[in-house]
Amino acid sequence: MEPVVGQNQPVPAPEPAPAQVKPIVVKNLSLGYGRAPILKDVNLEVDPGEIVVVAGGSGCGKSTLLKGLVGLLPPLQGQVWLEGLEVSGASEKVLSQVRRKIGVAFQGGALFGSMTLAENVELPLADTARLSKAARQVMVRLKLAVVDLDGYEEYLPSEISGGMQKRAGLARAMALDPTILFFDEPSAGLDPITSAELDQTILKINRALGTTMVVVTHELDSIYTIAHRVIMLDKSEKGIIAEGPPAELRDTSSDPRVTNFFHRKPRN
Ligand SMILES: Nc1ncnc2c1ncn2[C@@H]1O[C@H](COP(=O)(O)OP(=O)(O)OP(=O)(O)O)[C@@H](O)[C@H]1O
Repeated sequence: MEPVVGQNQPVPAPEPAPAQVKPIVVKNLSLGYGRAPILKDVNLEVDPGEIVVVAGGSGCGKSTLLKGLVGLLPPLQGQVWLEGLEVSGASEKVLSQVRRKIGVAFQGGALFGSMTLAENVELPLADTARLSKAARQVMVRLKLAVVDLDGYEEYLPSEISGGMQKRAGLARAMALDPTILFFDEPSAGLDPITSAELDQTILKINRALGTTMVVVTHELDSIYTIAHRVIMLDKSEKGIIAEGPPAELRDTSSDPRVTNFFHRKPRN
């Protein structure tokens, strides 16, 4: 039976209206490897379907931020939510729930060399989804087709080019149909044309599936092609010094650290 609220008992406050859940919310996040933070007090919100590029000079903490966002590096302070689930300080159970919603494409593709592309892409499915082998094979073929690797299911990573390896890594990151994809320097080591092709694959996925994306890169061509918004980190500030669409930052920023980056000017 429902408890009766007596006259002298306080009436419970109404629940606040649920705020629209943003795919990524970061509040006052500090990250580091010892006690000294590499990044301090970072705040960030990413909209559904937005492509945010994390840029900045070498060593400013781009990869560190990515590790903090995906729960690989626990925060010194602050909080991270992905699709409404708090990652920071989360239990293994919550983390595995979160991991089913996100995909991470690491530098180098991180494929297992002794497995075919199909086996590589199937790995995350075998771990978490209770699907028949036939259903898994269909999903693997679809994911490889999205990144234009249909017909390469039985190839080993060593038998395909570096650009194809990156795309296979992307197919694996997409295995569980993530709503958020994280990329760490996707075009590192690729020639400009292959890098431009990978940018087009990233855009195709974003437009077709509405996937929210966070991409760490300092490649200007990629930034202009794929970024809806750039957040620029700076090593001495240990945080974000500017954010906005790339052309806007290039043309209107009054901060020389920002304009030098976009105009490829040396520091001195
Ligand atoms: N595992 C680690 N242990 C200790 N320090 C680390 C570790 N990883 C990175 N760092 C330090 O954290 C700082 C930021 O590194 P990070 O790799 O995040 O920078 P980045 O902006 O991604 O650089 P780059 O563009 O050169 O890849 C650097 O000073 C780096 O030496």
